[in-house]
Amino acid sequence: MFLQFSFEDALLATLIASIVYFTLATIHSLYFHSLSRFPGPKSWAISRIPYAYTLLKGDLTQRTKELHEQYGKIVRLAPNELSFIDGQAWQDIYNHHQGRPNFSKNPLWMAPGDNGIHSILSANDADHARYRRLLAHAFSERALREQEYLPLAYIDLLTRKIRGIVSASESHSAVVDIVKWLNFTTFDIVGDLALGESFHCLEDSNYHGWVSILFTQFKAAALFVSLRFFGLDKPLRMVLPKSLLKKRAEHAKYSTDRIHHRLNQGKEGADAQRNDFMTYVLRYNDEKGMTVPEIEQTFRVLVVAGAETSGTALSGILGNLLQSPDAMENIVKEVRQSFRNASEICANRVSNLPYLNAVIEEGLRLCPPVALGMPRVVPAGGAEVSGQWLPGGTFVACPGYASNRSLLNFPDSPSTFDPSRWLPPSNLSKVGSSAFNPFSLGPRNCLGRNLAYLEMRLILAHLLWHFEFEAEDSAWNWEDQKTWILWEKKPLKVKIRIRDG
Ligand code: HEM
Repeated sequence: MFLQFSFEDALLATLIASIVYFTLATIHSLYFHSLSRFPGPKSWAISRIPYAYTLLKGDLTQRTKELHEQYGKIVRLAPNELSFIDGQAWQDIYNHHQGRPNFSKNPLWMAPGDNGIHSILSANDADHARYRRLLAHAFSERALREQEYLPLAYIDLLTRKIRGIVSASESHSAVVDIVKWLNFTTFDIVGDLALGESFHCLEDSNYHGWVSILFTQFKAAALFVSLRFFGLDKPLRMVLPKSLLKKRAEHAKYSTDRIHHRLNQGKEGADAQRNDFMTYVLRYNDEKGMTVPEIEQTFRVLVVAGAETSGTALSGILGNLLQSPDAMENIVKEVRQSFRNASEICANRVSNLPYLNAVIEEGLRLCPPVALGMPRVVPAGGAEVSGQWLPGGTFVACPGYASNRSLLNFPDSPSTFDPSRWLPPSNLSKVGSSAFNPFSLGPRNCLGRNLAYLEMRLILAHLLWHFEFEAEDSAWNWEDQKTWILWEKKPLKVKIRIRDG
């Protein structure tokens, strides 16, 4: 005799099985999972959904900070993910470990390009070491000295353009969105260094098409990462409108074409005097170096990693200066007393201005361009992070924004813009400095750190030497912005006058 099941019976059985499964999974996640001892919201501990939804909304940076304020230095952000904000965790997760494997990049975040090739950001450790050895030549002290003329030329163009706008106004002052102009400058500089030609944003007083759709790409990347947690990214790709995929391919093609154009010009480039990134890569590349597709993928990333980040840092620094009259007065005084002419402002000399450098550190602290935790995976066999033993495969990260604004690291008004905390006699405490890593640390730290400092110092010094700035929008607030991988910056309206004398 066969038992007869109706459709309703099957549905009921499936429902009951699902409820039992989710109840058991929830109990396991909350009480028996290897991460169940760590604090965090229960809804986040039992499911990846709250994390993915917050990432999609662009709120993960702020939410992670709030969760650390509520739960302390370690927070469980998902069933298999922990977030840390103490200096020891930064060391444990990102630095080299003698005789032990490094924490690898999280593959859910680090997909290869559409051609299947990885850039320096996403390559595995062995490939990464090969890429990095070659690229290091393009970021050495010597290369930086030889390249300084390029940022200086664009900074000169920036000041001439702003001077032109101000001079054209009858009131001898003009209101501009300075975020745009800072971004124009950093994209033109890095475009020229990486692709052999600038984006001409400054010249055109407008974003180049390639740059203007970049943020759509970050949002798309956040969407893909959120779906990848549930294995749904591939189905989405299949149903994406063809027009979107075409736009994406065109975007990649523009940079690929530029890179090939530059490669064809050889070491010296178009003018035999050029010292851009490709000069060094072509000078030192050999069979242990990088292939052309690897160069394509990595040079595209260089533009994004180099330009968007520096533009963000400068926007955050200037925005905070505009709201801190004392700090603005101090930095303007230092810059103007140090240089009689703008032509004297060079990399060597700006690196020795203590207040300027303190302002930059403080800006990077409050507005770190890489604000989310850089996702890593605990190596097989497990490892200790911040004194806690974690099983292999656990997802971990240290979010810069939450670390830099935590009372645990900066007990003295962590959300206040106060450059003096970096200067004697206060100087930063050991706790604060070990948790402050805007360029990350270890083998995969920022390769462009010195170039970034050079650009930030030179751009700020030149702007403050030439112009007087006044906030137009007193409601400007960095915290109101969202992040989709990187910050989506709001306009920052400033009134600019040419300085007297
Ligand atoms: C204020 C500006 C900048 C900040 C805050 C910054 C921050 C960072 C951080 C945190 C990382 C590590 C990412 C990770 O582990 O996933 C990184 C990597 C990187 N950055 Fe920067 N960056 C800045 C500017 C630049 C510039 C100007 C360049 C070059 C044009 C650059 C090139 C790179 C490269 C190539 C990597 C990958 C390094 C590797 O994996 O070996 N960055 N950056």
